[in-house]
Amino acid sequence: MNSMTENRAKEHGRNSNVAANGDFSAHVLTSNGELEGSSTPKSESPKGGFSSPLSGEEKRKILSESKFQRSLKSPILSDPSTTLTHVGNYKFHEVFQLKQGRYMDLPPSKISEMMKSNSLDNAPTQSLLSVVNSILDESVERNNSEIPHRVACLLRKVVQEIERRISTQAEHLRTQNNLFKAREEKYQSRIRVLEALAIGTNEETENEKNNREEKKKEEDESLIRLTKEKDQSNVEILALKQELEMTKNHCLDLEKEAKNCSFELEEKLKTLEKLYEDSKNKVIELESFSETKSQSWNKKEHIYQRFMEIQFGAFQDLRLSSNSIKQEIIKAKENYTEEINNFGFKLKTLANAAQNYHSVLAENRKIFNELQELKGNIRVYCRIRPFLPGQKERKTIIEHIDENGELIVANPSKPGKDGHRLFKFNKVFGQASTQEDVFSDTQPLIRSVLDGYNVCIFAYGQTGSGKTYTMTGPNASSKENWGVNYRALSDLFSISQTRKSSISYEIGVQMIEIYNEQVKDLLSNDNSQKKYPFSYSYNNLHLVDLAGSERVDRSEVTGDRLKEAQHINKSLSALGDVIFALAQKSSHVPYRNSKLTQVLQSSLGGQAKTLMFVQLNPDVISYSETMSTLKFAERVSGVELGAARSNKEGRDVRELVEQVASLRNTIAKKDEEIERLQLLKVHPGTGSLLKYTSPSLNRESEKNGNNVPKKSIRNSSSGKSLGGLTEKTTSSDHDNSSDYSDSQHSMEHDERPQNMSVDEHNRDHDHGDDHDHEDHHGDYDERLSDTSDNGTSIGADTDGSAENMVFAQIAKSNSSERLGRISRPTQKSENAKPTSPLSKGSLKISTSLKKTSSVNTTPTKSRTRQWQ
Ligand SMILES: Nc1ncnc2c1ncn2[C@@H]1O[C@H](COP(=O)(O)OP(=O)(O)OP(=O)(O)O)[C@@H](O)[C@H]1O
Repeated sequence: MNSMTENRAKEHGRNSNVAANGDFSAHVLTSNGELEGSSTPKSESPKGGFSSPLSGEEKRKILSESKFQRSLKSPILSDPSTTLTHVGNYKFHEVFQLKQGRYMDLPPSKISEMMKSNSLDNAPTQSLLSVVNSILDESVERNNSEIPHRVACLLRKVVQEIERRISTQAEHLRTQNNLFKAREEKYQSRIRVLEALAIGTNEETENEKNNREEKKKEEDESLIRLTKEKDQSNVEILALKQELEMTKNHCLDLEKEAKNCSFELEEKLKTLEKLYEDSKNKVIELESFSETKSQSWNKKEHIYQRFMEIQFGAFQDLRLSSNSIKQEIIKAKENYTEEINNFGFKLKTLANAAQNYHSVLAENRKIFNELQELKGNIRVYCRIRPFLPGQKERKTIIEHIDENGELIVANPSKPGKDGHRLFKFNKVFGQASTQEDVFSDTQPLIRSVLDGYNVCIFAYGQTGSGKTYTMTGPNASSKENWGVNYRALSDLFSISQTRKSSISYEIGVQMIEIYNEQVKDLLSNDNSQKKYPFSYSYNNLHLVDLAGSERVDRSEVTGDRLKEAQHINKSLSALGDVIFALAQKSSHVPYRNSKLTQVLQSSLGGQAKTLMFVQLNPDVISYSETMSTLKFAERVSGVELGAARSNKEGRDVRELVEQVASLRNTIAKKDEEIERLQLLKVHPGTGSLLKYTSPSLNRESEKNGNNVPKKSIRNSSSGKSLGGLTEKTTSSDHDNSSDYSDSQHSMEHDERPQNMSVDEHNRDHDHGDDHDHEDHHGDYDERLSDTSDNGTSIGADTDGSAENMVFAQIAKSNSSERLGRISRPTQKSENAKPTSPLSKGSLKISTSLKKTSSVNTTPTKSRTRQWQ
């Protein structure tokens, strides 16, 4: 019993750490929670091995100790530090309680020491639990739930120890419970024995009885006390049971937790092992990589060394070549100096050449103009209007357009080739042609104004065929849309700007309108019909936008509109007639039939360059109108007026003509004188002058081959009179004059004062004529020069040979005193007749049935000099 108790005490002491003072006490709990008994070696009963019942004081002490032990065991309630102060021989705290630092940071040796079975065996459970708690706390604190392997091992060991102890304690409690039960039975039997003894000793003495009663009383009291204590013990056992249950649960939780922890730890261990494996592999890889790297670096080092060697070699080469380059540079410098000298020399030559450039330029211009002249005077460009928006489905009559100016039109009522008609013009612009395309072919003509030519450009075509589009453009706001008018002016202005350093141009613009045969100045503020302000020495560019070419009977209008249409028709018919006459090389060109032809006379007369835009509407419904337009254009394109002449040439010729005229007068006078002398010789004594012979008569005589002045100059080819001193213009000749009035300007020579020369007479006559019509025309010089009905004209049909003859006469004669008196210029036109109107070089006419822009450019003296 003693040894058993000792063992139990030892066990208990190991568990509770309260056996250090040798006053060992054991507490046995019955299964129902009652305290069965307690024994100590000192109080063991001598009888039958049963110990005497413990005094109340002793029991309370044992109970209080038991409570204390339980409180020490409880990891929740106990304070490990206080507990450890009671542990005698073992300084567990030194092993398990860290004063500072963490378990995780403990060295493996320390942990191994802690894990020694002896240490764990001796360590109080509370310490072990606190170790577990601390490790778990640390793990929780660290947040990564990672527990180092060694700590995990320690934890496992500690948990195992705790498990072992818990199971031992449970076993111990079961044994104690049995012990308590056995003791209780023992006490019961003692009580029963004592009761039997009490009954059996009734006959004993009263003292004994009393003693026994006292004893019994005491025993009863003791029984009562014991019962009370038993009740108390039962309560405590119950509490202990509950506590045990709680501890059990707690242990189970801990067990679970420990299991989880160990599972996690195992997992982590595995992961760590894997990581370790990976790290190992990586280390191997890194090692091999570093090996490769080091090899490559070695290689690079080798290459670098090699490169350095090559560089060094190259550097040596460079040094050599630098020296040789230096030498070359010195040489090049010498060459350069030499070349600079040569260059200077060449530059001088170039400067000289540049000085000749202007003369070459002038020469080129001359050649260009000659080329233009060779092409003929009236050029015809045909432009086909595209279908307007909404007309896309319309059928076109345009079959073919050729780059060479050929145009084939298809008759919609005659399918097949029979219905095709070919026209040929200088140029045909298709529907896709732009304003720029059109202008690029027109520009050279416009520029020739600056070279001293008169230029006339007009657009002809039926209403809506695009005349205004071509001449003005649909919208002036966009340069792209600009028509010929804007582009021409812009071009002239820009050229005058470019040349301003060498030539100064004076440019004026005039706009007139011919409406119902009345000329109207559109730029005049007071709406009065002004004279053309230019003297008329200007070169002129006429830009004409004609009215629609369709016939009046088709337009079916009445009243004012009818009148207007009739005028238009009349003008266009007159234009057609003039052109027809020119094409036929007719001796009579009816310029005077309309204002239009009158004002365009200079442009159509052979001295100006003329361009006609024939505008076409491609729509099938306009076929007949288009055909008549095309036929008209065809006739115009057939007109060959001969070479155009610049005003400068005109002036030269005019001067020559004046000289020739003067010469003629002299010759005529001489002839007259000879005739008079001859008459005097034949009829001596008459002593009077012959009556002045009328030019008409003279002409008749001329026609009959009689009375031709012997010394008159004749055109060798035509046989017509060049002198024409006595020639009189017939009434039909008036039609050919450029006189814009409807009145006749002829004057019989017999109306001329005897002492007035023919030319003087003509001039006066012309002046008078102009006065009559200056409101419309106002060009006095023009009157003078254009009057062809005075019989004073020479050289109107003078060809080169005749001119040569005249020039020869001029050279011989000294008739300069007559210069300026005859102002009619010569004309080289083949079809021009002696009586045809001649335009003065400086003539400028601006006209249009609708609107006409007229641009005049006057070269300055310097420019004039350049031309000369
Ligand atoms: N080449 C073209 N490209 C585009 N549209 C054009 C072209 N030619 C003419 N048109 C258009 O056709 C229409 C008639 O043109 P425009 O007024 O110029 O004709 P027109 O012959 O001057 O007529 P009118 O005799 O009545 O003055 C206008 O709307 C014009 O914009």
